[in-house]
Amino acid sequence: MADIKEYQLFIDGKWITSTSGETIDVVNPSTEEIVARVQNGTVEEAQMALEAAELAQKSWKKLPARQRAEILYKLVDEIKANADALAELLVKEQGKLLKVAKMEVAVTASFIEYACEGARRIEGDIIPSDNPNEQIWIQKIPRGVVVAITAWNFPLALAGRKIGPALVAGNTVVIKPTSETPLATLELGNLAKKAGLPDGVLNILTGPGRAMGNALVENPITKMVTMTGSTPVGQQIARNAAQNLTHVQLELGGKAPFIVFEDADIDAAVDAALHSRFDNCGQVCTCNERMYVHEEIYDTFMEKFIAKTKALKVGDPMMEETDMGPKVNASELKHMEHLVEVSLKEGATLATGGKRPEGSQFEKGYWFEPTVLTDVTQDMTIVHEESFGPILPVLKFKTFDEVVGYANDCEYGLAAMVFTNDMNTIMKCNDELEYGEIYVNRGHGEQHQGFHNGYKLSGSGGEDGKYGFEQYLEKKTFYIRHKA
Ligand SMILES: NC(=O)C1=CN([C@@H]2O[C@H](COP(=O)(O)OP(=O)(O)OC[C@H]3O[C@@H](n4cnc5c(N)ncnc54)[C@H](OP(=O)(O)O)[C@@H]3O)[C@@H](O)[C@H]2O)C=CC1
Ligand SMILES: O=C(O)[C@@H](O)[C@@H]1OC[C@H](O)[C@H]1O
Repeated sequence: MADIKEYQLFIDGKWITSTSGETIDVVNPSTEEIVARVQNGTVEEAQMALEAAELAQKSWKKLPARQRAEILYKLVDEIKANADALAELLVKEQGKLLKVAKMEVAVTASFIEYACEGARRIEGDIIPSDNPNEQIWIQKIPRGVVVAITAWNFPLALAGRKIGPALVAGNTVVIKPTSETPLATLELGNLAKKAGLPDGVLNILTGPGRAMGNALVENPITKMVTMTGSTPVGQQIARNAAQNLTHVQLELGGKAPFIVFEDADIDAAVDAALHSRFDNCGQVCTCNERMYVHEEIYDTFMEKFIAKTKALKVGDPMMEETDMGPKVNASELKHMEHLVEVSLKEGATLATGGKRPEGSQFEKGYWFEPTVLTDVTQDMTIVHEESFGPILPVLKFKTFDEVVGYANDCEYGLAAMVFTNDMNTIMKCNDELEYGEIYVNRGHGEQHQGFHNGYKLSGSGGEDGKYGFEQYLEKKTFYIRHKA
């Protein structure tokens, strides 16, 4: 077997092997083969990285923001120049389709480009005082050292989404990618060096979140934690950060409702519902997690939707014709099997899918068929528990108030999707749906200039756009009196 690459920790511009002497295997979800190994970093190495970031930030923050952006534009160039290699690494570590991995690399670059465009828009205020001969200045300043913690579904894009604004704002970063999919993020270390990022400005650590993550979050050097992941872990991070009152920004779980009203464009709604559930094997935070179809169009809609679901090609994510790859790991696959089992016990009907696909090519790997459940009722587990995978429960509804009640009957509040051509219905959905992000007559998919903001247990603070950029800035107020 070819030598398995062992990645190191990236601290203060240098690659170092952890003193733990332990490594973590990164497994290919399509084949269960080991792709590479990464360091199981120690608490001491977390301290080293934070101290390097703290020292580097003293000079990094003094650079004009435009100069910081010019260095990050060079990082963007390096990402684009290495797009194919990064995309293939994402396929190997996460199992996403090559075409989706290429999109992820492009999105990573554009997240950072968008942040760079904000370099000349870090604006404060000058406010007249009630006192004579006095002005009030409110200045926007960087927070200091930012710890970024990312999930496994779009690991590189989530890294770019955080590194971009954090560094343009004048902070420095210690990023800990998930142990499931750390490789493409680790490659950013080499690219940052080539781009001329000063040592210590970006540091990349690996190790299990409960140890390495905790150490980073609880350290007083850390002035902000930005995390994307599950709600239980986000809650733990918030608790751990509370001891230093560290600013926390959380992008967490979701259970997006997809509502198809009786006047919807059925074909458009079918296509959007399909992609918003099964893209990236259903592993997108804004995915269509539960679908409500008006009873008048239910039969017509479901005939088309089931046919298209059955036609989805599951298989090798490297192949252009593949529509869906595997789940990311064995425990996620078990979660799919468990959710189907519970749903059937609770009275749902399996309209299609529900198990590992048949065929020798699926004997290894974490494969699961695109699955649709019907005869679902609002009280069932599958309507409330996030699947974050290719399982879609479908319910009928009669009235607007009924479906909005169903949609809001949820502990999450990240995204919702609505199909209708009636402006009155659209405006009422905007008023009454308790979600931070609502897509009307299209499937999911944020834009950088928007605001990716979860209500309830879907997060706090939000990211992207000008409001997300603001998260990485602190404010300082001056009261300046001058002689009359
Ligand atoms: N709102 C959004 O934009 C998104 C939300 N998600 C959500 O993420 C989940 C799937 O991602 P997944 O990676 O499994 O999420 P997890 O919450 O399991 O892990 C997220 C990150 O947190 C780290 N971590 C775990 N425990 C701690 C801790 N105590 N302190 C600090 N860090 C810790 C993990 O490290 P390690 O894995 O190494 O232990 C990982 O890097 C889903 O619920 C999905 O909804 C996913 C993408 C986007
Ligand atoms: O995190 C997610 O699942 C989404 O926000 C996803 O991440 C990066 C892409 O731009 C988004 O679709």
